[in-house]
Amino acid sequence: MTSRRALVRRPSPRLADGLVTHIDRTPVDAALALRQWEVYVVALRAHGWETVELPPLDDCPDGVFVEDTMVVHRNVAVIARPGAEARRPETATAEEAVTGLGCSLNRIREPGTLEGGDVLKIGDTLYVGRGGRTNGDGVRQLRAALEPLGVRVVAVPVSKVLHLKSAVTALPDGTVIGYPPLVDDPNAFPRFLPVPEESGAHVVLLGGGKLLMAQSAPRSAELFADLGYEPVPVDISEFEKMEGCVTCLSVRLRELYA
Ligand SMILES: NC(=O)NCCC[C@H](N)C(=O)O
Repeated sequence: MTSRRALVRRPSPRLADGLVTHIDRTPVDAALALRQWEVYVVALRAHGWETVELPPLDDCPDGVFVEDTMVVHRNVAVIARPGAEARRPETATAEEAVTGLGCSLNRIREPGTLEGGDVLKIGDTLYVGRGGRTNGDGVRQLRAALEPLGVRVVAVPVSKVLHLKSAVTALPDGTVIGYPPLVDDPNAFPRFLPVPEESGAHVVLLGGGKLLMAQSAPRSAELFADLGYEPVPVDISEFEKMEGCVTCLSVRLRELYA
């Protein structure tokens, strides 16, 4: 029997000290961030996800962006080796958590780098963003770990945003969605639908056609509703200021055999 679990990590009080690369740094309200994170977690639970909280890492300002620590396919976890050195201390506790859930482990090793935010899973295809925090060795190691399990690993360019999933995610039918000015190559994907806002490109598939997405993308939400989906908006303004989005605040384990 498969379960739906989501790994999360509460934000550090030092969130404002996290990395920003493609946007200007603006003041972050850590107390508001904590409230927004709590609402995000409640939204996951309300839609049938069991949340598993990783130990807090107050000295890792970006630790809340837990998606970047791993890639999970069924019961196999590939522990990331973040391209950002400052984020490497986050992986040890993530590794312990997935081991505790019964996953077998692989690790991206030096000189490879890979962050989970660069990996978009559509069925048995993993699109991997190459160019920012993930290098060619990281892609090669991910391929070696997962292709024997029937996964196809397709590298795609990323140069305009932090991670592949900052540029594109996918609707439940596999259509890739993205805000065109930030997508390097829309033709890399079999079906591409442009959305009118940057944060409209980020959806978490909650199940049953429900899409968890940022409140800051109302026109994209309208577009998805018009396509028969049900947007579930959450305010994540404080995480957006740190270049985060709805996807990176959790690792969804959809096909874990419990
Ligand atoms: N997967 C993601 O989109 N992660 C966001 C990480 C943001 C963080 N400030 C970083 O630069 O690493």
